[in-house]
Amino acid sequence: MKIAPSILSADFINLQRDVAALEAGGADLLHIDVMDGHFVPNLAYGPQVVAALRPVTTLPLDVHLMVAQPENFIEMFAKAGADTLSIHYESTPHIYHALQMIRQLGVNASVVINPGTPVAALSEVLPLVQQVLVMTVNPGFGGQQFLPASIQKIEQLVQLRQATPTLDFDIEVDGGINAQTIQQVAAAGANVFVAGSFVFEANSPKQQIQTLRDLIE
Ligand SMILES: O=C(CO)[C@@H](O)[C@H](O)COP(=O)(O)O
Ligand SMILES: [Fe+2]
Repeated sequence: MKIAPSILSADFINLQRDVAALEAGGADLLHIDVMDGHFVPNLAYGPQVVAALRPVTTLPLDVHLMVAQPENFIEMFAKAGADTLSIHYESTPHIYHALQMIRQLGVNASVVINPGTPVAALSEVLPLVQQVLVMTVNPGFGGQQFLPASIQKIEQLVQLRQATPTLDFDIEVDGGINAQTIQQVAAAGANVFVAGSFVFEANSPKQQIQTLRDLIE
């Protein structure tokens, strides 16, 4: 069970302070949302931010690329220090090749599906990935409401993994994860939990992370 706070809800002017608070507060991963204004209607974080964060934290960097044609950016983010690169199934006609590129760079490969994409779409790429990220909101913004239809997708992924011994991936959820929703996704089989607004909405990220952890452990 890993809690991955998203710095999309951090105080951008005090990013290093907030990242230090997450690390001291027991975060397992640091989730970094990258948005290009094309694949999603918002802009956030370039590779320079990932490179700047790399030396100031020991947390693994879980980079979520919400960009069209991610193959153009994979090497850049790998070199910047990403430990995991998540790319959207919907973002390229060459998802298989893009995931191969990530693996060849020695980075954990993660494939993401939007709320409108079925798990069945991933059948050919599951053997390539260390993680599947199920979007539990439409990508682009923090602070949205959890979409309950995602629960069935997590269950389907668990079934597929159980039925195929060669498959070995974590199941991450992202969007609307808070004290009301985390137990449902954990019960369905998710084991990596991204949380942005919930972690930063109170004064103590540590307390918020602990609240989430207590609910799933
Ligand atoms: O990828 C995204 C949004 O597209 C996220 O990682 C958000 O940052 C999650 O924010 P909350 O829903 O937890 O506020
Ligand atoms: Fe994200």
